Amino acid sequence: MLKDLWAYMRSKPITYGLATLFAMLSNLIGMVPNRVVETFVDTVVANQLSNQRLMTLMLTFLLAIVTLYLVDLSWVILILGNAYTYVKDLRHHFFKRLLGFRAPFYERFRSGDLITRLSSDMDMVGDFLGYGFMMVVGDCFRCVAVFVVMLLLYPAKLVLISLSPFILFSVIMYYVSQTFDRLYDQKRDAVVALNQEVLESVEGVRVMRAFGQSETLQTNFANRTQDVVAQADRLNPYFATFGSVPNIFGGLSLAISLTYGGYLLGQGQVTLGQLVAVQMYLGMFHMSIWGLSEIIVMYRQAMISYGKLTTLQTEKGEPDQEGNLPISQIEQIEFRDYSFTYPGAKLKSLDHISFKISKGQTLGLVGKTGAGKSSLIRQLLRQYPLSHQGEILINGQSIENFDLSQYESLVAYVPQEHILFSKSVADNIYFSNPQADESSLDQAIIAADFKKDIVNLNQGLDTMIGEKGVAISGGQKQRVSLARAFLAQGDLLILDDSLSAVDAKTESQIIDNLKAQAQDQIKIIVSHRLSAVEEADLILVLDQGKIIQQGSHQELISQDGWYQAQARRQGYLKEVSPYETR
Ligand SMILES: Nc1ncnc2c1ncn2[C@@H]1O[C@H](COP(=O)(O)OP(=O)(O)OP(=O)(O)O)[C@@H](O)[C@H]1O
Repeated sequence: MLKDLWAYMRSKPITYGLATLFAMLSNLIGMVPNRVVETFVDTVVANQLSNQRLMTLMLTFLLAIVTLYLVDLSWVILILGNAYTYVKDLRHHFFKRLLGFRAPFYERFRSGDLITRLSSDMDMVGDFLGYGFMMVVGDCFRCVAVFVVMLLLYPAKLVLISLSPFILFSVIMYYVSQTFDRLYDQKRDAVVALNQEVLESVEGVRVMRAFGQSETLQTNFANRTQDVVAQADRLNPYFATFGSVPNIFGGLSLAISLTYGGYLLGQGQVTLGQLVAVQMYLGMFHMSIWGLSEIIVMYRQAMISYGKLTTLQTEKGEPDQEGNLPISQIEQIEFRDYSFTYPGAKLKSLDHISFKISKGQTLGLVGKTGAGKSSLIRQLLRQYPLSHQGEILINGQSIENFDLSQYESLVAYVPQEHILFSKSVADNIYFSNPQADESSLDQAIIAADFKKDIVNLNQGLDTMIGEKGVAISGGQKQRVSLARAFLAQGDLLILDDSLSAVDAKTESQIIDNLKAQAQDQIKIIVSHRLSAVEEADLILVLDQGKIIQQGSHQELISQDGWYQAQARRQGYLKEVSPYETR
């Protein structure tokens, strides 16, 4: 962390150079009042205090503290302002990385963990850069400056003996901070678990209520908060140690200096003014040590937080080989003997899949639940690393050769679970194509058969839909997601079981609209209802990752097999197939 922060500070030489200069200046000016008091005391003891002398001393004192205030204000504003900018840049950087990560990453990192990393962990690093820099530069310089000035102005033996308790203090702090790291890490984990609990509870609150599990929810939450308290309780003595131990050693140092200084005063080796001034310098030294012990705490916390951010930095997010071949349209998709196994899984989810589909055609994907339909889609969406067992070709070239973001911009996708944002209905639809005009928006809404619903929304298209679209029905959410995909006008439209929440009439209306509107598109429709794929040019029936049947609706319906059995269940056929009885 220190190396990275140092590199950052070096990239802003003027800011940090000026701040360091001002910090040094501040510490030097901060010693002027001590010198004034020393002179004052010695002048009083020598009975030489005239009004003019008193006025000069007081004016010097006042000037010193006003200048000190102005200098401190300048460098503190400079440093803190810069720390906020640093955290802002860090957030942008990691947010961009998060957007680049694929599904396996999100399966490993929980949302609560990521929120903690992007919020409190980053703040902690920013605090260290801001307050930490202030303390390190200010307190370190003050320690050294006070030590040197004391050695120059006062008897070395008095200075060294007075400061000796701080050596023991450093040793104790070193050992205490070792345990602190471990406990702080545990407390952070407890906070992550609490964040996760809150997220899941808010998302699942309706399900929990429906199952009468509100109390369980409360108990879980209470347990998580109790964990945080327990971890904090274990950590508090260490915080207290960092805060109070410097006071003990500071007090010890003062006591030693008074005792030994009193002895030297009796011997005539120091003046009373010098003895008073030494106490004031020791006070400054003590303040610096106290500040430095605070900075140790902050440093330890920032180190742990930075470690968490570094993990995100070293995580491999992008698909294995990001190609750079430009792509402006998708004309053909081909799976050539392609197999895929999820990372860590034993069984193949796609097993020797081969098919080809071209511009203007529709592919239907059907099959039992867990057959591999969504897995096939996820491969096309590049959500998982390619297996390299077989090939996926786009326009005759391996999919991994293409520039990913260009390829993605040609794909319009409606996932199984509709994700809507806390924005208006219109904004949710415009999301896929913010430049689209109103007439395109209208067409997309008509195609998704959502027009008739708008009148029922209290503010029409401007109706805000809460997190995950709580204010509208499941079928409406699905059609908002569809309209969003239609507005994207991509070359490839993928509907992953996206018509499940609409009735049969609406479904057939949407399918007709689709056919009429985007004739050049390649469409892939995953569905449990055969009516959604009935008019597809090619239908694949999947089972355990394999294609067990393929053809058009008419071909499949006349073949003995899963499709025919489904057709009968869904009212297409009357007679019983032998497949159904197996
Ligand atoms: N992220 C994952 N990690 C490991 N295995 C997975 C993952 N996602 C799916 N699978 C497995 O891959 C197989 C195919 O799942 P997939 O989601 O593709 O089925 P599906 O045909 O879309 O099912 P459904 O119709 O229920 O949506 C299943 O055995 C499933 O358990």
